[in-house]
Amino acid sequence: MAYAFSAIIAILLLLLIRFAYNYSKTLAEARRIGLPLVLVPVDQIQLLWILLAPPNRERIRRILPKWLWKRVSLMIFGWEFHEKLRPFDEYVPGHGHGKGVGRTFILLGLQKGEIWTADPVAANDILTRVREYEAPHAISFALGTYGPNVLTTNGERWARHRKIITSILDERIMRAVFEESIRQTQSLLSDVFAAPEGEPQPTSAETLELFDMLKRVTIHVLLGTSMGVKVPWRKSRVAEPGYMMPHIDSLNTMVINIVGVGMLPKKLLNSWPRWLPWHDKMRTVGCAKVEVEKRSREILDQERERRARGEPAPKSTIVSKILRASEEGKDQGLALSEVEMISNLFIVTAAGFETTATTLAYAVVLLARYPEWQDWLLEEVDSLPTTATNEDGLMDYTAVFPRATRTLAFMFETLRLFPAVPHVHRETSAPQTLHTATGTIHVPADMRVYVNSLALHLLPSWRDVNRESDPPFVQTAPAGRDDAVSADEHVFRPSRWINPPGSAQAHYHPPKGTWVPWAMGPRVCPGMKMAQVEFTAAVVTLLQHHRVEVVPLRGENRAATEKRLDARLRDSRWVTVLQMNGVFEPKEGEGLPLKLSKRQAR
Ligand code: HEM
Repeated sequence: MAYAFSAIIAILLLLLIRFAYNYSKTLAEARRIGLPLVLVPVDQIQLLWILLAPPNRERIRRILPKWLWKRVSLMIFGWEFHEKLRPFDEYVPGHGHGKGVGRTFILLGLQKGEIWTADPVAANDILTRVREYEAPHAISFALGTYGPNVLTTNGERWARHRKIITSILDERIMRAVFEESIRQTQSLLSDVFAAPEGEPQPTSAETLELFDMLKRVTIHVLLGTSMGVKVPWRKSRVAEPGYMMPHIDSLNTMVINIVGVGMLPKKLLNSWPRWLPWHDKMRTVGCAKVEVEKRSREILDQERERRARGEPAPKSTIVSKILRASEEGKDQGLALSEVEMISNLFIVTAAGFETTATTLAYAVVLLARYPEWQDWLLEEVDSLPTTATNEDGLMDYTAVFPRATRTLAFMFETLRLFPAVPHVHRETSAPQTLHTATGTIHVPADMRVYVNSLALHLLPSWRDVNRESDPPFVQTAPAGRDDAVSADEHVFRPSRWINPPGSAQAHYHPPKGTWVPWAMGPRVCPGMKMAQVEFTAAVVTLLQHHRVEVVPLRGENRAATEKRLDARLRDSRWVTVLQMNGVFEPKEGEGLPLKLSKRQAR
């Protein structure tokens, strides 16, 4: 017994010595970089921690003493939304609030250090040097589930994928996106205002499902533009012949489980024993995983056959374009393999789905929270040439989109404060230099580097931009009030994006490195324009004859309603994207009921 006890103690001691040795090496390496060190007791991306900590953030906060929580909080994935500039102000000496330079530190857990920056110079350097600062290799495990694609590759391979994807998501696809977004949002409105047969449509309708419906709009738009079909609003419960699940369901299942059980191999998912927990979920995801791949192959085959018959494409679709671009690129070595095409088709859907849906979700809550900004937006909606329509009676893309300046400003301001992707993650595979606002540093190989988009969006350089474009109801904070709550950069003020009349550009162009909701540089989001077109079409359609309001609780006055909405917006978490807790698929008694009311055109 004493023997066994001694052996256990010896093993523990050895482990401790090994840990102490590794930690001192990591610490020394981090010190050599010369950036401020923030020591934390957990590593952010430990698998169990990353699964358990974010949903329990509030519980952990309540248990821990304040001094410890301040550190632990920084290791909970998605911390940047909650902490904003606080860690930069607190841990980067001499570069506190208002100074605007040199905001970079190393977050050092027990095993590895991570560089975090909110310095525009460093952000620009990291995001433009795509060969030196690579997309993290580990993401190919999750996001490359069907094979290599534009999001998971680096170097020459990435350049090949990227060329094809940018050629697909070009201006020619935008009209289709605009029209499909209008069609889907019109269906959403018909659904919300549906009345029993024979009864007139109500003039206002309350719903808990607006958020889920907006998700449905975005996935339908992606599917519609991907395959050139008009996706019916109502879900079909019947799978197509030869399949177990309707296409939309299998795609949806895979997209929402992509960073989760969707990463597991098909075989494991489909043979998950009945007696183990999550049997039904595993089998559903397993089935979806197989069927997304099978259907993508089938769609590509149909497209090939159509081309072989010499039939013209009915429309410019993502499928037809990926095939054509890949075939045309054969001679220059640009062709994509079948697996790469399937993987890219999937990743375009996955990357475009929840990002756009969550932005629309925040936007409708902001419309309800700030009725005066909604009025400002309605002024524009009512002035747009919405009567210029195409043969299907839908608003004309070229007439409306370029004039929807305020609508796009509303989107930009939503993304500034609630970026769907709050940080951009890169890593080094060889030692690199990094230019920062305070000088050049040397970054070792195998270092994780994070550009904190949210913090960059709150730098003082955003303060008081384009004040002359403010509508009369906007009040400036009293002089000297530049604390975290009332400083202009923390305030929702879409007019900061509107340049004065006569400017060369309608919208404000922020200084380099301070505006990165779609990242920047060669790896900037190729779906940026598509998201803007979709957002504009959806919001203009929603507001053309309606306004969005919040349903007040019994006895609640306006001030209390605003407080409740602010709390809702704050209660957000980075799941696959940053999103409000509890608004999608709300449980009984939860959710955020919103009201759509018909309005008189002015
Ligand atoms: C508001 C909506 C959107 C936001 C906020 C957004 C944000 C981003 C960000 C931050 C990145 C860089 C990620 C990184 O490098 O780690 C990215 C990349 C990407 N996005 Fe988006 N995105 C949006 C919509 C879309 C749409 C609609 C599509 C496609 C239809 C799309 C497709 C992609 C793809 C394929 C990449 C990878 C590009 C590459 O690595 O070269 N995104 N997006």
